[in-house]
Amino acid sequence: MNNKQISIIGVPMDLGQNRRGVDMGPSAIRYAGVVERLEALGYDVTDEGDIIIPKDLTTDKEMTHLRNLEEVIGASTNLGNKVHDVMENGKFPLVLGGDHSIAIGTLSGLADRYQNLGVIWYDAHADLNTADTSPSGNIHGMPLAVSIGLGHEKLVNIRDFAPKIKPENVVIIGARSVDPGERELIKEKGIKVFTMHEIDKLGMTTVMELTMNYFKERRVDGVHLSLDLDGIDPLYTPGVGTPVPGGINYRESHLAMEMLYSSNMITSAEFVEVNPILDEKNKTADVAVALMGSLFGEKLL
Ligand SMILES: NC(=[NH2+])NCCC[C@H](N)C(=O)O
Ligand SMILES: [Mn+2]
Ligand SMILES: [Mn+2]
Repeated sequence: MNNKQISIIGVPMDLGQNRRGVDMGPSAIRYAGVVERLEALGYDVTDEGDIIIPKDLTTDKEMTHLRNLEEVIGASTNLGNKVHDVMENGKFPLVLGGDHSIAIGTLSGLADRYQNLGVIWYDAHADLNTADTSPSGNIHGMPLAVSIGLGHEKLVNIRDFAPKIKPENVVIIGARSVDPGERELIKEKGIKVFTMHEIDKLGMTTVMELTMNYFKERRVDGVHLSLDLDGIDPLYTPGVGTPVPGGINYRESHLAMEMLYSSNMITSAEFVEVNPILDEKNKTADVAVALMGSLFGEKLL
């Protein structure tokens, strides 16, 4: 990692889905020792505290299929502004979730700085739904669609511009639960996806090499890692709201992070969907922090 200064931003958000507790994710990750872990690797770490999640006090709510739309818009705007400020100060933004709807805010801030940003979406899901295709109305199933400019116009235009990223700069890794509308969108937009099938068949080493070569060919000017803890098999990360069996295993995930560290490509990261209420003795937050260790250069020997 070229940047030795890291700013941690907590986002206590649980309104992008319907299982409470994921708002405590940032606390659980801090409790698992994120600051100490990164400091031990020689980084200068600033904990910026938590983003404010506004309460929607409007009485005549817009009738949409999108759960807690106004709160998600407010929080995303606050987070986008914060990510922008952290980058202005020359620091590496490390965002702690919170449900995956927060990626809307993170990417809105990153887009100020990167015109051709690459995005790794490490996830069991594609998060490419819109209000029309969503089976749940949960905005945490929509952030990738929103960021490429598809979905409710208020979400798409957070911080007053759109789109935030290009669909051809996205690589999804670990997908194994994709809705019909998402499948169509992946085909239509030509989004690169390494499902569990490719990971099984090629192995994680090849998948990561192909991912990094893809970004080189695309001449990206930065790479954001958006890591949903449900990308990993629920055996290792049970504390997530939408677990899907048959996921990426613990060592494969470390290998992926170690390869990203060696590539020197990653310019920002977020770790999302840690829900301590659904967890076993903070296991999921512990895995998140261990993976951050590898992402930032921890070695076994
Ligand atoms: N970030 C996540 N965990 N997303 C889960 C999404 C699940 C499902 N595809 C939905 O739209 O509701
Ligand atoms: Mn997911
Ligand atoms: Mn997700």
